[in-house]
Amino acid sequence: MPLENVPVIDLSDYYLGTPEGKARVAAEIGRACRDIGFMVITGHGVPADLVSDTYDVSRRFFDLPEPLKRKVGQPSPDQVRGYSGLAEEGLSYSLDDPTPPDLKESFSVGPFDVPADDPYFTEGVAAVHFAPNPWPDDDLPELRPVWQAYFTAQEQLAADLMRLFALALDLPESFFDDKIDRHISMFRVLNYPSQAEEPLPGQMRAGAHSDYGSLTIVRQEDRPGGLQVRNKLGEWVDVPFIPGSFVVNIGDLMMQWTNDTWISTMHRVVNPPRDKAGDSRRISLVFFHQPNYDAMVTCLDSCQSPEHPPKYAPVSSGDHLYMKFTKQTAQGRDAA
Ligand SMILES: O=C(O)CCC(=O)C(=O)O
Ligand SMILES: [Fe+2]
Repeated sequence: MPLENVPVIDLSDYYLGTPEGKARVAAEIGRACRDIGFMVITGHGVPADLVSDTYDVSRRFFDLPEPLKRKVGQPSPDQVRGYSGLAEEGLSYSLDDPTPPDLKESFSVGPFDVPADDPYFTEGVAAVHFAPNPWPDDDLPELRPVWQAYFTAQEQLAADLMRLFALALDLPESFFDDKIDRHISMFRVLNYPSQAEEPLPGQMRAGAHSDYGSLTIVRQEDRPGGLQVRNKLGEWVDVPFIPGSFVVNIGDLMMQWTNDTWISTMHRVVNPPRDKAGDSRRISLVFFHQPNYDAMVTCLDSCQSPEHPPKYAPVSSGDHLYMKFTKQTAQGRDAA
């Protein structure tokens, strides 16, 4: 019987470091990735203070007057950086049946402190993946150091999860290490405001979509109108809220890497019920992990056999991401 709900997995045994402990956690993760593509993790070691500081400073950012937020607006459509305003994008645009734009605003940053004298980070296709970040240093100087510390903690957690993924896939624990050591991940904070007015038909906080990359780590708040996942039976199920936990899901790249053995699951953020909508603001902290732009996504040995040959041609992480974004933008233009 596949899991129909999102399981809660305690990582503590992995961090104990014994082979048995690691294998136990890896087995649970493997099952979650095969069955539902989502899990809630506890025992992850990310300090609670760092999370609450990130929430505090993020809330203050979204409370700034609109013109100040626009000062750090998205620099160009091909760079996912900076501030994007309410209902300016729709996650369901990447599907064939897009809905009206999402009732959220966001602020996104990519890798920082990138070496300026190393062509790997600056030349050719690298330039877009390592685009500079606009920071609100004039109006909210506290944000940058806190966000950078959060990004660094998430990068470490993602690396640990990739090690667990390797074990779950019968690969050496370090298999992914050199494929993610110059990753092109993105940290994005989402502000879903209270909804004084009723949304348009079909409009949501975040329309149904799957994520693009290797894995996503979400810190969510326990507020009306939250995250739902579509299970293998086609039912939308709520992701449980466990204080202090993170929600982790795999993205399309990981699904492709595993020859569709693991699933990148559709999810969405629903609107609050009308009687609670007036006080339903929700902020989530989302870390989209994406391997090095030149890491090749080639069907893993443990995910193929003569009966199950590779379904996809090898593709680099950077090209895979680029193709996902162009689809999203093109659909968005058609829908607008
Ligand atoms: O806000 C959330 O809980 C999840 C958002 C999400 O799925 C996304 O931005 O990809
Ligand atoms: Fe998502």
